Amino acid sequence: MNLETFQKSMYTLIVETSTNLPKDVRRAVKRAKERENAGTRSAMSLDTITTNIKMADENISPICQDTGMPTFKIKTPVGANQLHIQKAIYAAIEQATKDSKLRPNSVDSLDGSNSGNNLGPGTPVIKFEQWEEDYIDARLILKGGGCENKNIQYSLPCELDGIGKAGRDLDGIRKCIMHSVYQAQGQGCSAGFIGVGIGGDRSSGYDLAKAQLFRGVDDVNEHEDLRKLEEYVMEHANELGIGTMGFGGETTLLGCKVGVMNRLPASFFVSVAYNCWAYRRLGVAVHAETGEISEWFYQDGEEVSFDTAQSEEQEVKSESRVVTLEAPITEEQIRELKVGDVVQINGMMYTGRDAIHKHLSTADSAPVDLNGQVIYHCGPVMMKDEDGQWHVKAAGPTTSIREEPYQGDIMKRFGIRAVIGKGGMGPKTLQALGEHGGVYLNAIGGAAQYYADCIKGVEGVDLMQFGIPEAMWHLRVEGFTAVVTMDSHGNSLHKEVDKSSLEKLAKFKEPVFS
Ligand SMILES: O=C(O)C[C@H](O)C(=O)O
Ligand code: SF4
Repeated sequence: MNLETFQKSMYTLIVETSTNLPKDVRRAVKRAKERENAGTRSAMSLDTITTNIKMADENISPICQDTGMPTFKIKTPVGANQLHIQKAIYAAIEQATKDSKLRPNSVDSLDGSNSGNNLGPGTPVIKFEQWEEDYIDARLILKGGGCENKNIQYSLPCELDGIGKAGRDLDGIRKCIMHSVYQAQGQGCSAGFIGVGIGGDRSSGYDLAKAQLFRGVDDVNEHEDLRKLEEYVMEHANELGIGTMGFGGETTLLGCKVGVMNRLPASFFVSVAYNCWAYRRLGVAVHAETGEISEWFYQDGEEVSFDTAQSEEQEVKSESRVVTLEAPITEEQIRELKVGDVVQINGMMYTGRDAIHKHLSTADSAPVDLNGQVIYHCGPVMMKDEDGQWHVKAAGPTTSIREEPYQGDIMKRFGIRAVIGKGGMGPKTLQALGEHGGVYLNAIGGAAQYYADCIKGVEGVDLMQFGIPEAMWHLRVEGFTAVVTMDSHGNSLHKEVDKSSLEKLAKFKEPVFS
């Protein structure tokens, strides 16, 4: 095979997957948009999401800043050299990372160092299979870390919050799937897609679940029971009312695909792989001799364009109060904010995610004076130009709940007034917001191009030893928009949506498939 051409084909596959959402996914997002009432928080979020999808396409830049775990599924004709194929994929991954199409995302689990090129033990994942065809089938999924954290594996029988006992039968499986959607809330950037694996052992069960994510969104299960199960979940999961980003709303789930395999007599696993709306997976057929792409998968049907006229109309109809803030922010300004307000930030904000929070929790001082400042839970994709100036290529929020053990203390100790992230935070942070006078702002997860566009300059960076996603970037922004979802008066939209969706989950307790 012509390896140089094959490497180029893999590079194209990687760049397209990272920047161009497949048509089947676009159609699902479009359907969700049509269901949502104009002016609601969910409708406005979907608007941001579709604007972001378009921007990523036009800028040829990552849809979401989180490259996730690049996972390839490759089928090769008998006799193809898989070692050569692997080497070409590694080189293509390295090049795409250099070109800022992927964020350096491979981190040493013990010392926290970032390999910088997306290569390292276990990264990327490449799964080979042989087949009798004469061409190569190469598929790629970039599944982000936030939604990966919302995967869940059930061992039946079990007792589930809200929905009760799940036994070792189809109805027990149904309950697990409904529960999996509930437990993800908005943290995996809902509305999401789920792949479900029934049976296997703990690892093959998850593999089967993830394999379902390679099915087309519109495909129909050939297995009669599983088809009914998929249809049931698609019909009812949206009744949980979790909505886009967990803001409440009509659409919580965009796709559900279920696979089954045998199990051991003692084990009965139901494994669920949750994928965010930024469902980046594509595939190509590659000629085994020339290495050229001959066909793209998941791209059938007409172009799916998103109507921008509608977004302006929705903005007008929105009843949210819009407040503009510029740091340093006073306690008084923060105490005026209530859940539901829309905040537009101008001026400076500082990124801080896992490594920074751990660092600040024991540090005597912060690299910059954070009094009255805004912290953004974000690990951006960055590019340095020839003059040594940094540019933001993608910069959406990361899941905030991971900072729950640290956030409240850090806000109080350093005088931080606002944190921006996604998915909300827990009771400890809510209490600290009340005591100190702080606010939690929810940005739209995955909208990495939309937010990168609000960033007008990179004024500095600290703690680069933590790697690009984990460093503290000093960002100057204009019109950075987020919604107050936790305020200093004890209100949390996340707490409310969790409570109401748990109540709704209880409605699905009665047997359906018995
Ligand atoms: O790592 C990130 O930037 C985001 C992550 O995928 C998340 O959803 O929290
Ligand atoms: S930030 Fe959201 S959209 Fe991006 S990878 Fe994480 S879960 Fe997916």
